[in-house]
Amino acid sequence: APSRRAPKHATIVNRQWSNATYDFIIAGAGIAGLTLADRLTEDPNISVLVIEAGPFDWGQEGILVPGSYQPWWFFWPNLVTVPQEGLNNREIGAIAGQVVGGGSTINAMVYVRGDTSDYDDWGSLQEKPNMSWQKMLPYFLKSENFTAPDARFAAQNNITWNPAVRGSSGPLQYTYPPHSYPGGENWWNAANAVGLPAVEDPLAGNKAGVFAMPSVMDARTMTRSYAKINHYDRVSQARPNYHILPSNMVSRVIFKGNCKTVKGVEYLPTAGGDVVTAFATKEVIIAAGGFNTPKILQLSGVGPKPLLDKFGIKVISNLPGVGQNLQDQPTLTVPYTFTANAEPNTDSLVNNATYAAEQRALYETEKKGAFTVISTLGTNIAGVTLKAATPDFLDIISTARAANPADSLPADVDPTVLAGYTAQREAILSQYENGKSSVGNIHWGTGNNALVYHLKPLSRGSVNIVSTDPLANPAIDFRTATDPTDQAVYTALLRKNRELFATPEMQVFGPSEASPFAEAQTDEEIYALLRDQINPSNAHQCCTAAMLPRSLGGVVSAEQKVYGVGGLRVADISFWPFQTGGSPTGTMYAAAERLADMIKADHGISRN
Ligand SMILES: Cc1cc2nc3c(=O)[nH]c(=O)nc-3n(C[C@H](O)[C@H](O)[C@H](O)COP(=O)(O)OP(=O)(O)OC[C@H]3O[C@@H](n4cnc5c(N)ncnc54)[C@H](O)[C@@H]3O)c2cc1C
Repeated sequence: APSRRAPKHATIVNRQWSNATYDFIIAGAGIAGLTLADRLTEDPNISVLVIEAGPFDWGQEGILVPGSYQPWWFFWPNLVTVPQEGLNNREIGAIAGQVVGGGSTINAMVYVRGDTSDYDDWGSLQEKPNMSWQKMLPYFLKSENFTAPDARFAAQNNITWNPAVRGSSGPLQYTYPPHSYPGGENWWNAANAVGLPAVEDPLAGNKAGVFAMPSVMDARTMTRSYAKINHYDRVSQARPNYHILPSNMVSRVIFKGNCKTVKGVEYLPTAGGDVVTAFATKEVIIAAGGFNTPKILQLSGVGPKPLLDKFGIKVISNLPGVGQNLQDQPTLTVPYTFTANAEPNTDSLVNNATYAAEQRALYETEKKGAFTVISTLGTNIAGVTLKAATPDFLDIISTARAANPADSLPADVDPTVLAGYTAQREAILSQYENGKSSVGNIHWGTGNNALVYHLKPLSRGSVNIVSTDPLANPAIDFRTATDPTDQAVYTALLRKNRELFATPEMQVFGPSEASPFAEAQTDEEIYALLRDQINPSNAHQCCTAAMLPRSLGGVVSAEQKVYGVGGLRVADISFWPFQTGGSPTGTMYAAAERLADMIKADHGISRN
């Protein structure tokens, strides 16, 4: 392991911040938190304090070098679900980043936007629709800087893109790893053979089909590009108005007397210690991720009244939706054995020391080779619509439409939360029907596992506090696969993966699904397998403080202002109404850029 040397920023002492006053205080230095802090402090007259539960990373190889990926350095400790009723009551570890940069510091660097239908549908659910693909696109472009791969390499590896949807001057760097494994070409051709055509550009608002995965790394160094570098290191030397306090947890938001306007926050060292206060003259912005944002709100008296009453927390704003509507993109790892797999493949870095040493040398000298690829994945992936997954897709949809949405939620669900679920469920079922929106991804890195992801489940869970201790983790209940539609969709996706592996292109490798997958053939056997094997999370937990009208169980308005209080917004992935067909990173950077403009407009702060 790399040696632990003190990060240069760790000079901040907790006491110095006690009773300090800032214009804005941001809880959580993840993608949203740091993007906002950067944009707000562009005005030298605006002061921002970001309080972050985790430390600064110290540039360790497992964070920076894709092929040496070691995300566990900064996993949030002891996150585990309650027994999952749809998954044989398994209690399953959940993952979130606890580090400056949040998920961006440890994520798998996959960079794929959602579909046009996602942002359009988010907008159509609002009272004042101000969200759509067209409204997001300028912010995608503002947030990012795409470096094109070598033209010959791109042509050889089916890498295509549309420059009109690729940003060229933003802080987030991304490119394509200059490496491919031989088996990847067979898999690509097999995908084409089973009706998954090549996608011209997966970032253009429709990613159904097969494509090479863009990766958030700096093409100059082939190292991770993440929020700490893009939105703090890049500007911090010149910004005395931009402060980060690491290794401290916001415990709650505090309000002025009875007027329900934000006054500031209380916080304490993550390792435990005294609670102190910092004051915000303009706004407090919660950006603590899908598990911790609802926890902070609930501890602050913003949440479902019955839950707050249970813990004797004074109700500031009774919002039944806080902590409800939890969603993720469940994953299924399908193990294979091969009689003649192509080599090298994604397992070779681990299994073949000579190859690993060669590739390491190639990375050091030319910034090429297997170390430019995140070690847990390959380079190609396919987005799958429900129509592409199964000819029975209309039956699945009509069965889901015939069901009572209330049956998918706990019996004591608040009526507004149920109304919101009913509305978003119909939007998602329309996406299942349209033949364009991806409901799943399938991926084969070229090693001993394929991955099948469900991107748009109908099951909904919750995140609720279990005590008033600010250091205690909340109860995480994904309720994965409690809606029977999800089992049917997952079964179709697994069968699509099987169809792909049954093509002559893949059969040359002699693949066989390993036990217990091989034995599961009938619908009932596959359902039983899924209950035993699904991982409820891809660390994409979202939607627990949803941007929806209050009558639909919403927590924040279309401007991401928390209902019923003044001066409080939610910036992180918790604000999403439902999952996109992409991976979250791109949407989070762009959404935070968009929110920064809204906040600046509200406060008359100058805009770049
Ligand atoms: C291991 C892993 C792999 C992933 N792979 C991918 C991928 O390949 N592609 C992709 O697009 N997405 C991926 N994701 C998901 C993506 O990184 C997240 O969805 C994204 O970072 C969410 O951004 P955010 O701003 O909402 O919150 P985050 O980036 O999660 O930031 C929240 C921050 O708030 C801090 N915090 C929490 N509570 C408190 C508190 N009380 N006080 C102060 N600070 C607090 C946390 O420590 C964290 O730093 C992955 C995530 C993980 C963890």
